[in-house]
Amino acid sequence: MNVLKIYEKAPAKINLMLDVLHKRNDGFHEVEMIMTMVDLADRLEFSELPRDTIFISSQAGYIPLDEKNLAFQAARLIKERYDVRSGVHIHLDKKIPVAAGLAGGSSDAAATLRGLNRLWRLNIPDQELQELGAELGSDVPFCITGGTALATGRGEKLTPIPNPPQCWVILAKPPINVSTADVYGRFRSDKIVRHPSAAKMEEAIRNQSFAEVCGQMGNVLEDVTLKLYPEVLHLKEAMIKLGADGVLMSGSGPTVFGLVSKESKVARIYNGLRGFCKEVYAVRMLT
Ligand SMILES: C[C@](O)(CO)[C@H](O)COP(=O)(O)OP(=O)(O)OC[C@H]1O[C@@H](n2ccc(N)nc2=O)[C@H](O)[C@@H]1O
Ligand SMILES: Nc1ncnc2c1ncn2[C@@H]1O[C@H](COP(=O)(O)OP(=O)(O)OP(=O)(O)O)[C@@H](O)[C@H]1O
Repeated sequence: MNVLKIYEKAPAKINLMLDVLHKRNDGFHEVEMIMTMVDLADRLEFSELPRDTIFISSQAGYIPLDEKNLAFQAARLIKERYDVRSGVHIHLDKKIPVAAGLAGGSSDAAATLRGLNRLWRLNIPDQELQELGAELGSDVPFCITGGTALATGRGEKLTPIPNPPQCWVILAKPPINVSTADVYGRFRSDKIVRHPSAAKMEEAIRNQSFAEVCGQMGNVLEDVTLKLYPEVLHLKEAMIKLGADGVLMSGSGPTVFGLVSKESKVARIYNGLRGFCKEVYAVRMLT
């Protein structure tokens, strides 16, 4: 019997700017972020199963393969909501570092919603997939369509904007685990001296000015994570010293990324970071 197999790519996201406006009554924070995707991706393979079950496997030994996996949760949600009685085996080829601030799990969840929509021929429009995704996590709706977007609300209200000018992105993840809930929990808006501007970042992108984009980068969550984990601050300083054009922490951290326009600089920055940080990636912006 021929088993139907389909594939989806789940790219990592970076936050070019992230501002937190205030804490809401539901415990989430109202944010303004501009997010885009980079060419560092997990690959998901979906195969039909004869039994009505969800089975997750992965080459990575360090992620949960049960109902704690966001891909499992996405599959269960779409099955329940659309009353699907078929089973699926999802194989996750993990490339995105875990708990890194790069939305690895969220992108896997989004890829699962897209993949199962195709595998089971459900014809769910993207907007409905995004609404489903919002039930799984704040970054999931953006990961459904990707591209570049302004995200507001708790991150689920999306306005697409053009892609930033193409460049290299160097990502470095220190060997620490950062809890997103903990970082938001410790955030105090009255301590923030300079808020990054979504409007100015959007304008920089619309102007396709790489220098302006670098100038408008900012993430207020750095105020929490850099104090809690000085190694993230050191990584940022090292990347600036090595010559990256714009350097920022992604999401709640701990990954730090540097934007670099000249290819000739990439190897030097990469090798300089590899001297003291094991997880370093040099990739292109996904445009
Ligand atoms: C830091 C970012 O990754 C930036 O893109 C996102 O804002 C967080 O997205 P995420 O990991 O998908 O977050 P979720 O899984 O929805 O939420 C994890 C926890 O982070 C906190 N949280 C998250 C998003 C938000 N706008 N306000 C919050 O306070 C909440 O305590 C929540 O329980
Ligand atoms: N498919 C998955 N891939 C990676 N982690 C997963 C997955 N499913 C569940 N997890 C769990 O989710 C937690 C967060 O992992 P993830 O890589 O999504 O974090 P993140 O990059 O910080 O996300 P975000 O940027 O959205 O906050 C980890 O503790 C991990 O064990």
